[in-house]
Amino acid sequence: MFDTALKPVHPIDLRTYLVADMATIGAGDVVRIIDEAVAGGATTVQIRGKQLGDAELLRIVTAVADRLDGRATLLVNDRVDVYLAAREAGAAVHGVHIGQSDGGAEAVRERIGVHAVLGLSAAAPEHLAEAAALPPGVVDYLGVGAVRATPTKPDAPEPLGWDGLAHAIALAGDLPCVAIGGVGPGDARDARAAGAAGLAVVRAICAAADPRAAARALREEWDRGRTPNVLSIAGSDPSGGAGIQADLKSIQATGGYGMAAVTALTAQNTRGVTGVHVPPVAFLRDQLEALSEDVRIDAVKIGMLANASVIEAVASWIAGLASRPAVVLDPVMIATSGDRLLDADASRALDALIALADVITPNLSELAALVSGEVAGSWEAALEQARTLAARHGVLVLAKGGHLEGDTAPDALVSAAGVVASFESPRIDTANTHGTGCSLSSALATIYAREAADPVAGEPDTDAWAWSARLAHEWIHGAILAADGLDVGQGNGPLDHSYSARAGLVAPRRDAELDAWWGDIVPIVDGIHGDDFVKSLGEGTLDAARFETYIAQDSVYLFAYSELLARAGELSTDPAEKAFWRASAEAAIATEMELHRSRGAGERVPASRETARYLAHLDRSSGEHAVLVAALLPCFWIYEQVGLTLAAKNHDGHPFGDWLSTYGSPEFTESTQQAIALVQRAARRADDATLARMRQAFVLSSRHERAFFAQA
Ligand SMILES: Nc1ncnc2c1ncn2[C@@H]1O[C@H](COP(=O)(O)OP(=O)(O)OP(=O)(O)O)[C@@H](O)[C@H]1O
Ligand SMILES: Cc1ncc(CO)c(N)n1
Ligand SMILES: [Mg+2]
Repeated sequence: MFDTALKPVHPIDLRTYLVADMATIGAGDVVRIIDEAVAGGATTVQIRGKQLGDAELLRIVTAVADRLDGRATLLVNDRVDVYLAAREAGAAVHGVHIGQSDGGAEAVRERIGVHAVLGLSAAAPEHLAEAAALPPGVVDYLGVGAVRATPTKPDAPEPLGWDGLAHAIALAGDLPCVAIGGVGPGDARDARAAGAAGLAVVRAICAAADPRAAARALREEWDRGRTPNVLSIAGSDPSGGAGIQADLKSIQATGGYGMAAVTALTAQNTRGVTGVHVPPVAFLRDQLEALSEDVRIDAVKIGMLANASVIEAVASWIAGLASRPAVVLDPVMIATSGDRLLDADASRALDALIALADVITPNLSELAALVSGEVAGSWEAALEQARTLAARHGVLVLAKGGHLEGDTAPDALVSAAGVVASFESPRIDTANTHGTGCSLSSALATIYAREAADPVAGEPDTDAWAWSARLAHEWIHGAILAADGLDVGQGNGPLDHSYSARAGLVAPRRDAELDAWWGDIVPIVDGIHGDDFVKSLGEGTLDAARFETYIAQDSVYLFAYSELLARAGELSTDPAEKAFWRASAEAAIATEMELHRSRGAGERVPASRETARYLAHLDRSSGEHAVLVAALLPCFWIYEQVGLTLAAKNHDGHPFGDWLSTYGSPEFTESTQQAIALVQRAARRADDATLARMRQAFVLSSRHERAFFAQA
């Protein structure tokens, strides 16, 4: 029965649309390629298998559906029967995409019912006009093209070009259109300008060496249009290094659209502040109202506030907003030069504003002032003050060690419970740090707004802030490093906000960490795929004795591995996470017992050299939660990837059929996704040294995985 829960939300997400063409992909690779593409950001996948028989296509569609499990909209090209059969079998497949010659949209809609997705290809003006004239609800979207000539459709009519596409999309009325035909990441802007809702590609992903990276490139280019709107409420620094000027530059550099409402004007240069003018506070209210009446505001960074009435105006404006943006408050009190930027009597008013903030970013002297204490002489003392402040106001505090002595410049995100994440960079020997605090807080607000637009399911907000703070810290470090290259003034000069753009760097992304780890092990994983044992296992030609040896060692491994999974559960402090590792430990030992029984319950064999070494490495990693989970991950992730390839080769009567099916199962994929998410979370909270240890443990485990397969 078709489960209406599978019905995707309309309108469907066409941003990054993969046409998985079975003439381009081999049947053995299809699940992996589609999975990678979706992991990279593909939003909709259409499986096209014109040359395949129904049974074969059905098998592929079902395997892909099981794998994706609703993470992207999944459609079948042309073959309504195959779609209906897959749906009948309970697969998470959402609809069909048909061409002009496939029996008419209305007839297909009759067959698939109202909940299914129906897409239609159209290029000629008369087809577009026909589609636009259909009753609502018959067709959900149109595939329009070819924009350019392509080898996948050599018989296609004259390509449309961008003007032709715009014209065609205009004819389609309010039906969303995805542009197809020779398009790639570089076309996002043109396609959007022509009115398209996304880009559809075949070879750009299917034939790519790295389908995940290819999908990500497409999606990122498309999403560039979803830039967060970030507002700075701060003072003006005419020298451009601090205040709203620094904020706007930082917001732009880290991927936001910058706006600024001015609280105060300073007369200032790199040597200091010579005057402050605070315009009537009513005019600040006018500025803020003008914005909130018109513009969606994703994040707010608050800087210089000058006096208590400005603070109150900002606080009441934020409190009255219909939807609360992310708020980062940089409690500016005294400039680097020593000049006061906030009246001494305004501190109390600040409390009300702090309560509305998500994160506050005091430097050492501001931190001391906010807890009415002495300026911390050590980083430990600063962290303790930050914890006190966080507890008092229920906010996160980004403590900054820029003004400490020492070889490093530490920052830490602190909650009432203590340090959430810490980031440390070598201290840069430069006097050009004017506006670092302004720039860091704006970058933090922007990166958070950008990341929060694409949240990781179930991720606590604190983790998203921790991760954003890490990226902001890395970005500011680069801007300080580049500062001496500028020549602005004779005092403490500004940072170079544009260094990242000039270097052609994309503002950093959240998933970069685990992607980089996977990048480390790609050659290792390739080696496993090419391993003789793995290949002959898939082909079913493996010698039974070799399989036996392998299974015996797998038993030995699982026995100890189960204990280590349980240990990860013990070390974890989160109940859901504990439950996951414990359940995995039980599953591992249950599998071990099953294997043992299947081998006739004889004597358990001793560990081989390879198995013993792998286990020793895991054992050595088991002292620290973050490192242990990183070390355990390859056994999920690599096994799952190898398992999927093997499962694709499974068939009735395969000599190792039962075994192959376990590792290609949706349950194992689900566990792997959870393990990845948990490690990702640990990585986001880790300090730099721990992060390095995690990555090392992960890579080393992957090498052991390879040796483990190779021993058989
Ligand atoms: N010399 C340095 N080398 C490396 N990083 C630094 C240096 N000075 C400051 N930072 C970094 O710059 C950021 C701002 O920290 P800082 O403590 O200077 O804030 P601040 O005093 O509020 O800045 P501002 O003077 O702009 O108000 C932090 O991430 C800090 O680690
Ligand atoms: C306008 C302004 N805001 C903040 C600071 C803090 O650096 C500054 N120097 N000037
Ligand atoms: Mg500051």
